[in-house]
Amino acid sequence: MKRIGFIGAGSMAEAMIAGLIKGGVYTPEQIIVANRSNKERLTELATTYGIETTQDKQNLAKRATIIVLAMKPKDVKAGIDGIEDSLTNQLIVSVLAGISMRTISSILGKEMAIIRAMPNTSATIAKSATAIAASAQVTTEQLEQCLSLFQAIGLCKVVEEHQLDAVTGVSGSGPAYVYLLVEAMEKAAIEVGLSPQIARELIVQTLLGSAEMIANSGKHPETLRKEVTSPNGTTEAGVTTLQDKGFEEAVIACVKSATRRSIELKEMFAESIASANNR
Ligand SMILES: NC(=O)C1=CN([C@@H]2O[C@H](COP(=O)(O)OP(=O)(O)OC[C@H]3O[C@@H](n4cnc5c(N)ncnc54)[C@H](OP(=O)(O)O)[C@@H]3O)[C@@H](O)[C@H]2O)C=CC1
Ligand SMILES: O=C(O)[C@@H]1CCC=N1
Repeated sequence: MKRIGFIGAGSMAEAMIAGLIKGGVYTPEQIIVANRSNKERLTELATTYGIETTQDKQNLAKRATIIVLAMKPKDVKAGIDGIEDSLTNQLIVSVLAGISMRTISSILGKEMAIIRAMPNTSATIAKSATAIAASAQVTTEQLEQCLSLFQAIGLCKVVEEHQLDAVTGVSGSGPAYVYLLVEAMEKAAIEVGLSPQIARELIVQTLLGSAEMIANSGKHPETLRKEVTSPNGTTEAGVTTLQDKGFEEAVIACVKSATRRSIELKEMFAESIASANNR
C-alpha cells in the first residue's frame, strides 16, 4: 500500500492531511503522522482524521513512500536524524522554510529524491499558493505525485530551488501582507463611521471580488484599477494618497526584505548544521 508519512504534526501538517483526505488523494489508512512529544496532539489528529499516529519515526520512514518534513526549520536535524537507515527510494518532501536540499542531504548523509515546497497557511482551506522544486533524483512519477499532493490543498507551480526564496517573500509570507492591509482598512472604516462587523464583511467581499476579477476578467490589474478610478473622483483621492505615502515602494521593499531574510535564514541554517555535523 502506498503511504504518506508526516514528521511534524503541527498546523502545516494538519492543513495538508485535511486537504489530502478531502481531495481523495490518500485515504486515512494511508496516512501516518509523528511528532516529538505531544501525545495529546497525536490523539486529536487520530480522532479527527482516523489516521495512524506514532512516535517511531524509523518505522514511519520505512513504511511511507513519501515522507513529509513538517517540523520547524530549527528542529530539522533532530527531526530526521536516525531515519537514514530506513530510507531506500522514498521521496522526501520538505515544507521547511530556509532549509536547502543540500542541507537535508547532508543531515541524512546521502543524496535522496527531495522536493522542497513552499505552501502558505491558506492550505487550511485548500487555497494555498504553493511552489515546489525537485532534486535531480526525483522521478517524473514522484513529481506528478507531489503535484497532486499540493494541488489537493490549492494551486501548485514548479520552480527552480533558488527561486524558492522569492516564492517565500511573495506567497509564503504573502497572506500576512494582505491581513495587514485588512487590519488597516478595518481601522479606517471604523474611524469613518462603519461598525466593525459591516466593515469586515464589506472589506472581505471587496478582496474576494477583486481577486476574482484579476483571476477571471482577463484584464491587467492596472486596467482594473483605472476602471474604478473616475477622474477627480473618490478613488483618485484615495490612490493619490497611497502613492504620496509611498505605498508601491513600501510593498516592493517588503517583498524584497522577506526574500532577503529567506536567503539569510538558509545560509544560517546551512552553517549551523554543517558545524554540528563536523562536531
Ligand atoms: N506557517 C506558515 O505560514 C508556513 C510554514 N511553513 C513551514 O512549515 C513547517 C511547520 O510549521 P508549523 O506546522 O507551523 O509548525 P508547528 O510548530 O505547528 O509544528 C511543528 C511540529 O513539529 C514537531 N517536531 C518538532 N521537533 C520534532 C522532532 N525532533 N521529531 C518529530 N517531530 C518534531 C512538533 O512536535 P511536538 O509538538 O511534539 O514538539 C510539531 O508537531 C515549518 O518548517 C515552516 O517553515 C511553510 C510555509 C508556510
Ligand atoms: O515567516 C516565516 O518565516 C514562514 C515562512 C513563510 C511563512 N511563514
